[in-house]
Amino acid sequence: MRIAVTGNGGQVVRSLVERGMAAGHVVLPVGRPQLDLAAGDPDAVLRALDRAEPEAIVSAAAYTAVDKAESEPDLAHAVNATGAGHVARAAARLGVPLVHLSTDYVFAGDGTRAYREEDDTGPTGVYGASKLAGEQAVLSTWNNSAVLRTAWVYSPFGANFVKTMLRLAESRDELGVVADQWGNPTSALDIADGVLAVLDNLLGSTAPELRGVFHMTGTGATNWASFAAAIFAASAERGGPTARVKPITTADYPTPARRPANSRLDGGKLEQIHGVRLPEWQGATAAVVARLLTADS
Ligand SMILES: NC(=O)C1=CN([C@@H]2O[C@H](COP(=O)(O)OP(=O)(O)OC[C@H]3O[C@@H](n4cnc5c(N)ncnc54)[C@H](O)[C@@H]3O)[C@@H](O)[C@H]2O)C=CC1
Repeated sequence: MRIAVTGNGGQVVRSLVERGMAAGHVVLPVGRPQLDLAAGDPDAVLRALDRAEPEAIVSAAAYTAVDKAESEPDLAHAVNATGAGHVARAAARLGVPLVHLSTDYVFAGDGTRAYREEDDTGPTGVYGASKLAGEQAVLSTWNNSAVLRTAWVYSPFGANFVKTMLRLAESRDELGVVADQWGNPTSALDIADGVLAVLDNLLGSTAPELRGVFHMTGTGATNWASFAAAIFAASAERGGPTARVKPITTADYPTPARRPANSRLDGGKLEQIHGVRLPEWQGATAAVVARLLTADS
Protein backbone atom coordinates (compact mmCIF):
# COMPACT_ATOMS: atom_id res chain seq x y z
CA MET A 1 0.00 0.00 0.00
CA ARG A 2 1.21 3.52 -0.78
CA ILE A 3 0.51 5.74 2.23
CA ALA A 4 0.95 9.48 2.65
CA VAL A 5 1.27 10.61 6.26
CA THR A 6 1.03 14.25 7.27
CA GLY A 7 3.95 15.69 9.21
CA ASN A 8 7.61 14.92 9.37
CA GLY A 9 9.75 14.05 12.35
CA GLY A 10 6.83 13.34 14.72
CA GLN A 11 6.62 10.20 16.86
CA VAL A 12 3.79 8.60 14.91
CA VAL A 13 5.16 9.69 11.53
CA ARG A 14 8.55 8.11 12.19
CA SER A 15 6.98 4.97 13.65
CA LEU A 16 4.72 4.59 10.61
CA VAL A 17 7.66 4.96 8.27
CA GLU A 18 9.59 2.30 10.20
CA ARG A 19 6.77 -0.21 10.66
CA GLY A 20 5.13 0.44 7.31
CA MET A 21 8.29 0.05 5.29
CA ALA A 22 9.19 -3.11 7.26
CA ALA A 23 5.78 -4.54 6.29
CA GLY A 24 6.41 -3.82 2.62
CA HIS A 25 4.40 -0.61 2.27
CA VAL A 26 5.57 2.70 0.86
CA VAL A 27 5.12 5.39 3.54
CA LEU A 28 5.65 8.97 2.46
CA PRO A 29 5.80 11.74 5.08
CA VAL A 30 4.32 14.97 3.72
CA GLY A 31 5.12 17.89 5.99
CA ARG A 32 6.33 21.43 6.19
CA PRO A 33 7.17 23.42 4.15
CA GLN A 34 5.13 21.70 1.36
CA LEU A 35 2.23 20.93 3.69
CA ASP A 36 1.75 23.51 6.44
CA LEU A 37 -1.53 23.00 8.26
CA ALA A 38 -1.27 26.45 9.86
CA ALA A 39 -1.30 28.19 6.49
CA GLY A 40 -5.05 28.00 5.96
CA ASP A 41 -4.58 26.94 2.34
CA PRO A 42 -6.67 23.84 1.52
CA ASP A 43 -5.48 23.71 -2.08
CA ALA A 44 -1.84 23.64 -1.02
CA VAL A 45 -2.66 20.72 1.31
CA LEU A 46 -4.37 18.93 -1.57
CA ARG A 47 -1.47 19.56 -3.96
CA ALA A 48 1.12 18.31 -1.47
CA LEU A 49 -0.81 15.11 -0.76
CA ASP A 50 -1.71 14.55 -4.41
CA ARG A 51 1.99 14.63 -5.31
CA ALA A 52 2.53 11.53 -3.15
CA GLU A 53 -0.09 9.63 -5.20
CA PRO A 54 -1.40 7.88 -2.09
CA GLU A 55 -3.80 4.95 -1.87
CA ALA A 56 -4.48 6.00 1.73
CA ILE A 57 -3.74 8.98 3.98
CA VAL A 58 -2.82 9.11 7.65
CA SER A 59 -3.40 12.44 9.38
CA ALA A 60 -0.75 12.42 12.12
CA ALA A 61 0.46 16.02 12.05
CA ALA A 62 -0.83 18.13 14.89
CA TYR A 63 -0.09 20.98 17.24
CA THR A 64 0.74 18.81 20.27
CA ALA A 65 2.14 21.31 22.81
CA VAL A 66 -0.65 20.91 25.38
CA ASP A 67 0.43 23.70 27.73
CA LYS A 68 1.62 26.15 25.07
CA ALA A 69 -1.75 25.79 23.33
CA GLU A 70 -3.33 27.72 26.21
CA SER A 71 -1.50 30.85 25.03
CA GLU A 72 -1.69 30.03 21.29
CA PRO A 73 -5.33 29.01 20.83
CA ASP A 74 -5.59 30.39 17.29
CA LEU A 75 -2.59 28.42 16.08
CA ALA A 76 -3.76 25.23 17.84
CA HIS A 77 -7.18 25.53 16.19
CA ALA A 78 -5.72 26.42 12.80
CA VAL A 79 -3.60 23.25 12.77
CA ASN A 80 -5.74 20.77 14.72
CA ALA A 81 -9.22 21.80 13.56
CA THR A 82 -9.08 23.75 10.28
CA GLY A 83 -5.95 21.96 9.08
CA ALA A 84 -7.39 18.53 9.89
CA GLY A 85 -10.45 19.46 7.84
CA HIS A 86 -8.20 20.38 4.93
CA VAL A 87 -6.53 16.97 5.07
CA ALA A 88 -9.96 15.30 5.04
CA ARG A 89 -11.00 17.44 2.08
CA ALA A 90 -7.85 16.33 0.23
CA ALA A 91 -8.57 12.66 1.02
CA ALA A 92 -12.11 13.15 -0.30
CA ARG A 93 -10.87 14.81 -3.50
CA LEU A 94 -8.34 12.01 -4.01
CA GLY A 95 -10.97 9.40 -3.11
CA VAL A 96 -8.74 7.56 -0.63
CA PRO A 97 -9.41 6.35 2.94
CA LEU A 98 -8.24 8.52 5.81
CA VAL A 99 -7.08 7.61 9.29
CA HIS A 100 -7.01 10.67 11.56
CA LEU A 101 -5.36 10.58 14.98
CA SER A 102 -7.02 12.19 17.96
CA THR A 103 -6.65 12.21 21.71
CA ASP A 104 -8.00 11.19 25.12
CA TYR A 105 -7.93 14.93 25.98
CA VAL A 106 -11.28 15.34 24.21
CA PHE A 107 -12.72 14.03 27.50
CA ALA A 108 -13.11 15.87 30.81
CA GLY A 109 -11.68 12.94 32.75
CA ASP A 110 -14.12 13.08 35.64
CA GLY A 111 -15.68 9.66 35.03
CA THR A 112 -14.93 6.49 36.96
CA ARG A 113 -14.69 3.98 34.11
CA ALA A 114 -12.79 3.90 30.82
CA TYR A 115 -14.36 6.13 28.18
CA ARG A 116 -16.24 4.60 25.27
CA GLU A 117 -16.56 6.24 21.86
CA GLU A 118 -20.13 7.36 22.39
CA ASP A 119 -19.47 9.02 25.76
CA ASP A 120 -19.90 12.76 26.07
CA THR A 121 -16.79 14.77 25.28
CA GLY A 122 -15.77 17.79 27.34
CA PRO A 123 -12.22 18.97 26.78
CA THR A 124 -10.69 20.92 29.65
CA GLY A 125 -8.11 22.83 27.60
CA VAL A 126 -7.39 24.42 24.25
CA TYR A 127 -5.51 21.42 22.85
CA GLY A 128 -8.36 18.99 23.59
CA ALA A 129 -10.95 21.42 22.23
CA SER A 130 -8.96 21.94 19.03
CA LYS A 131 -8.57 18.17 18.54
CA LEU A 132 -12.28 17.62 19.13
CA ALA A 133 -13.08 20.26 16.51
CA GLY A 134 -10.65 18.43 14.22
CA GLU A 135 -12.51 15.14 14.68
CA GLN A 136 -15.76 16.87 13.77
CA ALA A 137 -14.19 18.55 10.74
CA VAL A 138 -12.83 15.22 9.50
CA LEU A 139 -16.04 13.25 10.02
CA SER A 140 -18.25 15.90 8.44
CA THR A 141 -15.96 16.25 5.41
CA TRP A 142 -15.15 12.67 4.38
CA ASN A 143 -17.16 9.61 5.30
CA ASN A 144 -14.34 7.23 4.36
CA SER A 145 -12.49 8.19 7.56
CA ALA A 146 -11.58 6.49 10.82
CA VAL A 147 -10.73 8.75 13.74
CA LEU A 148 -8.45 6.91 16.17
CA ARG A 149 -8.20 8.43 19.64
CA THR A 150 -4.98 7.48 21.33
CA ALA A 151 -3.18 8.62 24.50
CA TRP A 152 0.08 9.03 26.46
CA VAL A 153 2.22 8.42 23.35
CA TYR A 154 5.89 7.52 23.68
CA SER A 155 8.45 6.05 21.30
CA PRO A 156 12.16 5.97 20.54
CA PHE A 157 11.58 9.22 18.62
CA GLY A 158 10.93 12.87 19.42
CA ALA A 159 10.07 14.22 22.85
CA ASN A 160 8.04 12.06 25.21
CA PHE A 161 7.62 11.00 28.85
CA VAL A 162 9.84 7.90 28.62
CA LYS A 163 12.75 9.88 27.23
CA THR A 164 12.23 12.67 29.77
CA MET A 165 12.24 10.22 32.71
CA LEU A 166 15.44 8.51 31.53
CA ARG A 167 17.13 11.86 30.98
CA LEU A 168 16.15 13.22 34.41
CA ALA A 169 17.28 10.00 36.12
CA GLU A 170 20.80 10.63 34.88
CA SER A 171 21.15 13.58 37.24
CA ARG A 172 18.55 12.99 39.97
CA ASP A 173 18.03 10.26 42.60
CA GLU A 174 14.37 11.00 43.18
CA LEU A 175 11.63 12.38 40.94
CA GLY A 176 8.19 13.61 41.95
CA VAL A 177 5.64 12.23 39.49
CA VAL A 178 1.89 12.76 39.41
CA ALA A 179 0.00 9.72 40.73
CA ASP A 180 -3.60 10.90 40.43
CA GLN A 181 -3.98 11.00 36.64
CA TRP A 182 -4.90 7.71 35.02
CA GLY A 183 -4.55 6.72 31.40
CA ASN A 184 -3.16 4.26 28.85
CA PRO A 185 0.51 4.58 27.87
CA THR A 186 0.80 3.83 24.15
CA SER A 187 3.86 3.10 22.05
CA ALA A 188 3.81 4.96 18.74
CA LEU A 189 5.30 1.82 17.15
CA ASP A 190 2.16 -0.06 18.22
CA ILE A 191 -0.02 2.81 16.96
CA ALA A 192 1.70 2.40 13.59
CA ASP A 193 0.85 -1.31 13.48
CA GLY A 194 -2.73 -0.55 14.47
CA VAL A 195 -3.11 2.19 11.87
CA LEU A 196 -1.80 -0.13 9.14
CA ALA A 197 -4.34 -2.80 10.13
CA VAL A 198 -7.19 -0.28 10.12
CA LEU A 199 -6.14 1.06 6.71
CA ASP A 200 -6.09 -2.48 5.37
CA ASN A 201 -9.66 -2.93 6.56
CA LEU A 202 -10.78 0.40 5.05
CA LEU A 203 -9.24 -0.50 1.71
CA GLY A 204 -10.78 -3.96 1.83
CA SER A 205 -14.38 -3.08 2.63
CA THR A 206 -16.88 -0.26 2.27
CA ALA A 207 -18.75 -1.32 5.43
CA PRO A 208 -19.86 1.84 7.27
CA GLU A 209 -19.14 0.37 10.71
CA LEU A 210 -15.39 0.40 9.91
CA ARG A 211 -15.60 4.20 9.73
CA GLY A 212 -16.14 6.72 12.53
CA VAL A 213 -14.50 7.09 15.95
CA PHE A 214 -12.45 4.36 17.67
CA HIS A 215 -10.27 4.24 20.78
CA MET A 216 -6.80 2.81 20.20
CA THR A 217 -4.33 2.73 23.10
CA GLY A 218 -1.91 0.35 24.70
CA THR A 219 -3.74 -2.33 26.70
CA GLY A 220 -3.99 -1.66 30.45
CA ALA A 221 -4.08 1.54 32.45
CA THR A 222 -1.82 3.18 34.97
CA ASN A 223 -0.90 6.56 36.44
CA TRP A 224 2.16 8.64 35.58
CA ALA A 225 4.04 7.68 38.77
CA SER A 226 3.58 3.95 38.15
CA PHE A 227 4.45 4.46 34.49
CA ALA A 228 7.69 6.15 35.60
CA ALA A 229 8.42 3.29 38.02
CA ALA A 230 7.97 0.78 35.18
CA ILE A 231 10.33 2.79 32.99
CA PHE A 232 13.00 2.77 35.71
CA ALA A 233 12.52 -0.95 36.42
CA ALA A 234 13.07 -1.72 32.74
CA SER A 235 16.05 0.62 32.64
CA ALA A 236 17.64 -0.79 35.82
CA GLU A 237 17.34 -4.32 34.46
CA ARG A 238 19.48 -3.25 31.52
CA GLY A 239 21.98 -1.19 33.52
CA GLY A 240 20.41 2.13 32.51
CA PRO A 241 19.61 5.22 34.60
CA THR A 242 17.09 4.86 37.39
CA ALA A 243 15.53 7.02 40.10
CA ARG A 244 13.13 6.69 43.03
CA VAL A 245 9.62 7.82 42.16
CA LYS A 246 7.88 10.01 44.71
CA PRO A 247 4.14 10.03 44.01
CA ILE A 248 2.73 13.56 44.00
CA THR A 249 -0.67 15.03 43.21
CA THR A 250 -1.80 17.17 40.31
CA ALA A 251 -2.14 20.03 42.79
CA ASP A 252 1.60 19.68 43.59
CA TYR A 253 2.50 20.08 39.91
CA PRO A 254 0.48 22.95 38.40
CA THR A 255 0.50 23.27 34.60
CA PRO A 256 -1.10 25.89 32.33
CA ALA A 257 -3.49 23.30 30.83
CA ARG A 258 -5.70 21.25 33.14
CA ARG A 259 -5.29 17.49 32.50
CA PRO A 260 -8.09 14.93 32.74
CA ALA A 261 -7.79 12.85 35.95
CA ASN A 262 -9.17 9.72 34.35
CA SER A 263 -8.80 9.61 30.58
CA ARG A 264 -8.63 5.82 30.27
CA LEU A 265 -10.05 4.73 26.92
CA ASP A 266 -11.99 1.53 26.30
CA GLY A 267 -10.62 -0.21 23.21
CA GLY A 268 -13.40 -2.79 22.90
CA LYS A 269 -14.98 -1.31 19.78
CA LEU A 270 -11.71 -1.27 17.84
CA GLU A 271 -11.06 -4.88 18.78
CA GLN A 272 -14.57 -6.00 17.92
CA ILE A 273 -14.90 -4.16 14.60
CA HIS A 274 -11.33 -3.89 13.31
CA GLY A 275 -9.81 -6.89 15.10
CA VAL A 276 -7.07 -4.62 16.49
CA ARG A 277 -5.85 -4.73 20.08
CA LEU A 278 -2.53 -3.08 20.93
CA PRO A 279 -0.06 -4.88 23.23
CA GLU A 280 0.03 -4.47 27.04
CA TRP A 281 1.68 -1.19 27.99
CA GLN A 282 4.27 -2.76 30.31
CA GLY A 283 5.94 -4.92 27.64
CA ALA A 284 5.73 -2.13 25.08
CA THR A 285 7.36 0.30 27.52
CA ALA A 286 10.18 -2.13 28.29
CA ALA A 287 10.81 -2.59 24.55
CA VAL A 288 11.12 1.15 23.95
CA VAL A 289 13.35 1.61 27.02
CA ALA A 290 15.59 -1.22 25.81
CA ARG A 291 15.85 0.37 22.42
CA LEU A 292 16.61 3.82 23.84
CA LEU A 293 19.40 2.35 25.97
CA THR A 294 21.05 0.61 23.05
CA ALA A 295 20.46 3.01 20.15
CA ASP A 296 21.11 6.65 19.45
CA SER A 297 17.61 7.44 18.16
N1 LIG B 1 1.90 12.75 21.93
C1 LIG B 1 0.85 12.30 22.63
O1 LIG B 1 0.97 11.97 23.83
C2 LIG B 1 -0.49 12.14 21.99
C3 LIG B 1 -0.66 12.43 20.65
N2 LIG B 1 -1.90 12.28 20.07
C4 LIG B 1 -2.12 12.60 18.67
O2 LIG B 1 -1.35 11.70 17.88
C5 LIG B 1 -0.89 12.36 16.72
C6 LIG B 1 0.61 12.21 16.57
O3 LIG B 1 1.25 12.74 17.72
P1 LIG B 1 2.83 12.70 17.90
O4 LIG B 1 3.45 11.93 16.79
O5 LIG B 1 3.09 12.31 19.31
O6 LIG B 1 3.16 14.24 17.74
P2 LIG B 1 4.58 14.97 17.58
O7 LIG B 1 4.48 16.23 18.36
O8 LIG B 1 5.70 14.02 17.84
O9 LIG B 1 4.58 15.31 16.02
C7 LIG B 1 3.73 16.26 15.49
C8 LIG B 1 3.86 16.26 13.98
O10 LIG B 1 3.04 17.31 13.47
C9 LIG B 1 3.79 18.07 12.55
N3 LIG B 1 3.26 19.43 12.52
C10 LIG B 1 3.08 20.28 13.56
N4 LIG B 1 2.59 21.46 13.13
C11 LIG B 1 2.42 21.33 11.78
C12 LIG B 1 1.94 22.18 10.75
N5 LIG B 1 1.56 23.45 11.02
N6 LIG B 1 1.91 21.73 9.48
C13 LIG B 1 2.33 20.48 9.19
N7 LIG B 1 2.79 19.63 10.10
C14 LIG B 1 2.85 20.04 11.39
C15 LIG B 1 5.22 17.98 13.04
O11 LIG B 1 6.12 18.25 12.00
C16 LIG B 1 5.28 16.52 13.49
O12 LIG B 1 5.52 15.68 12.40
C17 LIG B 1 -1.38 13.80 16.82
O13 LIG B 1 -2.58 13.92 16.12
C18 LIG B 1 -1.65 13.99 18.29
O14 LIG B 1 -2.63 14.98 18.52
C19 LIG B 1 -2.97 11.81 20.78
C20 LIG B 1 -2.86 11.52 22.09
C21 LIG B 1 -1.61 11.68 22.83
